[in-house]
Amino acid sequence: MDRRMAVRKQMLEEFFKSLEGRNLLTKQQASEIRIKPEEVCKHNNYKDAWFSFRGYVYDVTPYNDFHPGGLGCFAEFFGYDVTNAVMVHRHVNIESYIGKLVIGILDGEPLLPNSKKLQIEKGHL
Ligand code: HEM
Repeated sequence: MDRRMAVRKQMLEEFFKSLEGRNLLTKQQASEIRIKPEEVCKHNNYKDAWFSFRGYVYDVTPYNDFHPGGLGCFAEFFGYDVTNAVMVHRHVNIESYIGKLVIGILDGEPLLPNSKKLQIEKGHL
């Protein structure tokens, strides 16, 4: 394993460790909690960051400091849907990173940030 991979693996382990003791939901429990896209939008900052992804809602706040791509693009999606945006890293199984952070099911059409909408629709992200 090269150094870059080793650092990423370590970061992921630290992230999972940081979740220990937290009150997390299973996907099945989360499936019973419906959250409107407009509600997701309200959680759009570093200290309170939600994403929707493939019909589920995630509170990714604990993952913020562990995203290997940094906050840049990641933070632009706070409060919005990342289903298409995460195509930027096809080899990454997103669910295996943020799966534990699921908090509900998306009750409505996924929303995109205006700044990214056109790019994503055109497949440029
Ligand atoms: C939804 C949760 C997300 C997860 C779990 C996630 C996970 C990851 C992982 C594991 C990497 C490292 C890839 C590698 O090892 O090669 C990465 C890199 C990166 N991510 Fe994300 N990501 C997420 C969302 C996003 C979003 C919304 C964007 C913005 C479009 C983004 C942009 C990037 C960029 C620019 C990189 C650096 C390029 C790279 O190394 O592939 N990520 N992300």
